[in-house]
Amino acid sequence: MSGYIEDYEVLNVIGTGSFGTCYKVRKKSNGCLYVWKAVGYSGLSEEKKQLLVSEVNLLSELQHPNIVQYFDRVIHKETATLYIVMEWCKGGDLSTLINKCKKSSSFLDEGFIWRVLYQMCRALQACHWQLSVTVLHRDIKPANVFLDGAGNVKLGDFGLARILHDDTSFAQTLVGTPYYMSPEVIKGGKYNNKSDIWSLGCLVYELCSLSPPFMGQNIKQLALRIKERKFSRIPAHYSDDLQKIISLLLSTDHNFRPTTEMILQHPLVVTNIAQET
Ligand SMILES: CN(C)CCCNS(=O)(=O)c1cccc(Nc2nc(OCC3CCCCC3)c3[nH]cnc3n2)c1
Repeated sequence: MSGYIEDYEVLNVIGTGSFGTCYKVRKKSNGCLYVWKAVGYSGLSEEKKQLLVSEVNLLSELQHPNIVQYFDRVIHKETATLYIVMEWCKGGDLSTLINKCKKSSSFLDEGFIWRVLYQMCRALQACHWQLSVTVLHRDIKPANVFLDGAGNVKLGDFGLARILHDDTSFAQTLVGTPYYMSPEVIKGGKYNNKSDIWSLGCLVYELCSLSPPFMGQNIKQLALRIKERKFSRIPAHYSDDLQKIISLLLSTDHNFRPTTEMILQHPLVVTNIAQET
């Protein structure tokens, strides 16, 4: 389905994401709020343009309560811009939430963190196993995880960045600091579904500790810390169960890292989520 630029009223710019400028917009026909992510395609080769179209088509296949919903695309030929229309998540992103906790010297509730873990696993399960092709997210981080108005957790910003940037190797990730980079990718290995699981482990750790598990003064030191896999326990007020599940997600050998199904059925998750819901 392709809409028209006139169908939407642009309210304001909300920032620049991994692949373009983001706007808050309102659809005139229903008054609903959406996010418009503008992707300039003039500099793309025909092959990359085709890749972008197929990736956006794949996005439209991804319909899941824990994935930011893709609604429409608007191709504006005059400016060679593709506008990807997505669900507006009223609760904002986890990066903002973490920064608010830091500023107020407070911590996130353990129950909320278990819900994020569970719902992110459901989102990754849909990407990894329920689509016609396996979609790896490749950029799981607090700024790409959103909350809707009902407290549901939503994974956003799928691999479009991979198409729009020339290189997907470790070098490409220098766009932002690759805190969540997995050991296998640092060693030049293939990014795989278990690399998303490592990043999820880093995300859950950061929700507890308000900092990533591995940090460094430079990329080299960060890579060393990740390979060494030494990280301090999450703050003492969080349970041993939560510490154990994070440690499992951060298994150095990706073969020992659980799949999304294994996490969702893990006794530590089942007991702690049961208490939540
Ligand atoms: C950490 N900061 C960069 C971001 C702060 C966030 N503030 S904000 O942007 O005004 C704000 C406040 C409340 C709700 C929402 N909802 C929302 N935001 C998205 O993306 C944010 C955008 C991503 C790229 C970088 C710029 C910010 C969505 N994408 C799909 N659905 C979305 N819903 C946004």
